Parts: sequence; C-alpha cells; structure tokens
Amino acid sequence: MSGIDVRGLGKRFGNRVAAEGLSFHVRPGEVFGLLGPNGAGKTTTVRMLTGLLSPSEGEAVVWGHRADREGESLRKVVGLLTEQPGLYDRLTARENLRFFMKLHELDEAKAWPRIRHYLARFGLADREEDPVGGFSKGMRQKLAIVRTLVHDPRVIFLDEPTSGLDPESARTVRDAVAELASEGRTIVLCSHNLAEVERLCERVAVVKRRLLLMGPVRELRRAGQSLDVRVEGEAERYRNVLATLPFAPNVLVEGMRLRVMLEDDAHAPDVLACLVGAGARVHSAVPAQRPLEEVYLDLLREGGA
Ligand SMILES: Nc1ncnc2c1ncn2[C@@H]1O[C@H](COP(=O)(O)OP(=O)(O)OP(=O)(O)O)[C@@H](O)[C@H]1O
Repeated sequence: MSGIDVRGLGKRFGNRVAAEGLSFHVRPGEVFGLLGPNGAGKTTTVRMLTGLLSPSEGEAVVWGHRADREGESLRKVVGLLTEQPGLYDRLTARENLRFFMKLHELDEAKAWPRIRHYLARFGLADREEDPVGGFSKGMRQKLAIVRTLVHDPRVIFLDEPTSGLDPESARTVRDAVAELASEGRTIVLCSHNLAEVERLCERVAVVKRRLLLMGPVRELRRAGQSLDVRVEGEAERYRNVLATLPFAPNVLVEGMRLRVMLEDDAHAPDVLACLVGAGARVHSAVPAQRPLEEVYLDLLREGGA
C-alpha cells in the first residue's frame, strides 16, 4: 500500500514516554506537516517510520513495508533529511553523492541523470567537483537534500529543510518539495516554521507526545477565525456586553479595536447587533483568520501535557 499508515505507534525510553498512541494516514502526493514543540517526539516518530528505531507499541506501514520488520526494503523507498545531515567535508559533492549511491547499491549510470537534474535544480551543478568542506551552510543543506533523493524515494521525511537557507534558496526548496509531491510521492515535513508549513502542507498533525490535533491547515485556520471590529472611542466599554452573548466569544481589546474570536462565523451579525444595541458606533468589521502560528500556540497552551 502506498502512503503511510500509522496505528497506535509509541516509544518509551526507560520511564520517559517520547510518543504514544499515534495514529494517522498520509496519502501519496501529500505534504503532511508534523508539528510540535521541542521534545514533542517528532524525531522519534520519524526515526520509527524510517526503521531506525523500533516502536514500543503500535505499528507503521510505509509504502507497503512494515517499518519495524522490513528495514531493508523500507530503506529503498524512504528518503530522510535529518536536522544535522552528515556530509564528508574532505570529499567533493560528487564523491559524497557516489558514497550514498553505493550504500543504496544503485546503478550509477542510470542514477546520475536524475541526480544531475537535482544538482541543477538547487544551483549546485557547477560545484560537483568541489570539496564540501568549502561549501556554505545553505549549499550543504541543498546538497543534503539532493543526497536524500539519490535513490528516487517514494516517501520523503524532511526535518527543517529550509533551516539556514536564505529566502531565495528557501523558496527553491519549497518549490522542489511541492514538485516532488506532485510526482505522487509522500512527504512528511517537520518544521517550526509555521508560515512554511502553512504554505506547503495540506494537513498537519500537532504532537506533544500524543496527537493533540490533526486536520487540513485550512480547517485549523478556520477554527481560529475572528471578527476585527473598530468602534468609536474606547472599545473596552463593550467587553462586558459581548460577554453576555450566549456563545460567549473570547474578546481581545486594543484601543478602538475589538478582536472577537468566533467558533462559527455565522455569529458575526449577532456580535455586530449586540455592539450597536449597546450604543457603539461601528466604523468597520472585518472577518480575519488567525495565522496558523496563533492557532498552534493556543493549542499548545490549552493542550495536553
Ligand atoms: N535515544 C534516546 N534516549 C533517551 N531519550 C530520548 C532518546 N531520543 C529521544 N529521547 C527523548 O524523547 C523525547 C522526544 O524527543 P524528540 O527528539 O523525538 O523530540 P522532537 O519533537 O524531535 O524535538 P525537537 O523539535 O527539539 O527536535 C525527549 O524527551 C527526548 O529527550
């Protein structure tokens, strides 16, 4: 089966629970975001899904291979970009890539055209013969991504792929990620860059040992929608009257502005009627979606231990 299927996956290190009860499915062609604060268990999860760590509970099937039992066949279909990709400084870019081609027992003649395509894609075509020791941080990161792709993996795990890249290089990487997904590959992106996750991922899972929330990015943002109202005079005086509404919206006040958090935007007219009924002169009312970052931080504040 293609994609990733995770059921009740968990890992303990001694008494410490790094992950528990994780269940989710990622489709082919999907870019799936794995979010969570430091120490939430993302790396542990990725290591289990790539066969590097055996789970304490549950199971994962990655592109048809049981992650805990079929390590060898799994490695053929999975590419992993870790946070600190080890490249050999004394070797050239080409020698580094050849080393990994050998590990994967690839037919070099067949693989090079594809690899050269990626080198060109990431602006490294003319650096093939240069020792990696002289590469900038960004060039190393891009070479590490090319290395992740040497064996043409169907499932790609990317841990902070744009970390240390300048905006232009970050965009090249984002475009490449979208392209790889459009070719039908499954991509799991671990990132603390929520704007990037918002741009690239269709769905995200927020983890903190367990799964706190999972869903399409669009829906998560909708859950964080608000109505930004500008009134005449101090907005503070309307705070109490809004609190009497049956759906009791959460209200932030700043000068003449009220930010009214709504669970359902069908309540927006009730909010406005209530304000006008209380004598407010409303200058503007604009529906706004909160950025994923705010929704995420709220979730972690409220969220499970
Ligand atoms: N090999 C290990 N031995 C003992 N504890 C470990 C080991 N690997 C991870 N842990 C623990 O498991 C928990 C989850 O760590 P993990 O690295 O998976 O988090 P993360 O979400 O990837 O964090 P970050 O965003 O900081 O990279 C942490 O408490 C960590 O100390």
